[in-house]
Amino acid sequence: MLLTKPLFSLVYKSKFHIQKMAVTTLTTEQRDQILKPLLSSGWEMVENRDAIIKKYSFKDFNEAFGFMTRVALKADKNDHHPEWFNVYNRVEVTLSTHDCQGLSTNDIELATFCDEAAK
Ligand SMILES: C[C@H](O)[C@H](O)[C@H]1CNC2=NC(N)=NC(=O)C2=N1
Repeated sequence: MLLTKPLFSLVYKSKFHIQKMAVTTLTTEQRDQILKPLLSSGWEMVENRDAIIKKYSFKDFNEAFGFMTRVALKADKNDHHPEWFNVYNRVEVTLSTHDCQGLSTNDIELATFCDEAAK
């Protein structure tokens, strides 16, 4: 349920008005339930920041860029964008939600997608 929640919940106010609900940082309970599994599968907390990072290594640049392309399309669709760094076959992905200056369910969803896209 949590993982399929969109970046912002769109609430119809009227035919012509869509309200964007503010995104919030993960609760203690969510950190225990949905962040912990990622931290046991290669994602790490960034030092001095409520953000996560994972360092992927691929066979070559083609594989790395294929991964980045899949993640880019998902990020565009979700309006949730990674901070990332690529050299040849390596891609480092940092996720955090700028709108709430910390980790939100949007980061959990994109991190889960990244792991699928890297397979
Ligand atoms: C205006 C636009 O919807 C926002 O700036 C979006 C775009 N992409 C984003 N990406 C990330 N990682 N965090 C955000 O808060 C964010 N906000």
